[in-house]
Amino acid sequence: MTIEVTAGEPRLDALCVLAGQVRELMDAVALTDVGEEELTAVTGELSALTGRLRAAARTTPQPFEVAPDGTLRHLGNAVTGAANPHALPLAVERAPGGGVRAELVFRPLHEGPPGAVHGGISAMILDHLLGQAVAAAGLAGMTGTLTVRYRAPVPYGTPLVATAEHTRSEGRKSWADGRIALPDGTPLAEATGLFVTPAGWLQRGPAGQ
Ligand SMILES: CCCCCCCC/C=C\CCCCCCCC(=O)SCCNC(=O)CCNC(=O)[C@H](O)C(C)(C)COP(=O)(O)OP(=O)(O)OC[C@H]1O[C@@H](n2cnc3c(N)ncnc32)[C@H](O)[C@@H]1OP(=O)(O)O
Repeated sequence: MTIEVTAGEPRLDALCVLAGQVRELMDAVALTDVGEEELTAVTGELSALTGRLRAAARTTPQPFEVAPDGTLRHLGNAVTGAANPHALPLAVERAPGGGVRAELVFRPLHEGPPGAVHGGISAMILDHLLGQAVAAAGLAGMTGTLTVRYRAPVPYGTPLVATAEHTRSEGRKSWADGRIALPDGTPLAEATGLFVTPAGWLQRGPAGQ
């Protein structure tokens, strides 16, 4: 694992704008009702665009980076990465009372049961948020276990709040709790997870230093 100081911000900005456009494309695909002929025509145009992007492709993981403002970011992350079309992207901040929080709105793209968010998508968000709560406590680690209790269907298209906090640590093991809730605090999905700091990180640090 490496942490790089970013260079070439204008290109990264352009990449993030492209990723945002692809998110809009994915939403449009999930909802489109145009006819077969138009679907085939659009598919042809997209195929050409895909070829242009593949003209130069990286073969290494997107690294952790120190952004110009000094914060740590991972633009390729599937949950928070602005350059990853798969990401919401989730903007995680420190919660006033401790832990971390993020405001989020799921989209039809995240559908599981008709009209609700797929349970695996909720688990992915909780996994990341719990991991970030542990990291915020200075104990970054890899997910060892994650248990989710689905209390009520998670709706898409409506503002929700996700929160998480580090609860305890024993050696290299740390636990965190979190939840996705309605703005009034009603929990919809709750999670508890164990995160293990790999021994190598303690010797070298997560940056491999
Ligand atoms: C990515 C973080 C980067 C951080 C950088 C800093 C910036 C932070 C910013 C932003 C935070 C981002 C937050 C991200 C959140 C999402 C994270 C994910 O989705 S991670 C992907 C899914 N998880 C895996 O792929 C793990 C795969 N497994 C492994 O790599 C290893 O198994 C690992 C590291 C979990 C443990 O390996 P060992 O060799 O270090 O551990 P051993 O020595 O075997 O065990 C240590 C203790 O932990 C227990 N343990 C280990 N694994 C366990 C498990 N799966 N379940 C329960 N206990 C486990 C053992 O029983 C032992 O406990 P005893 O000391 O004996 O009490």
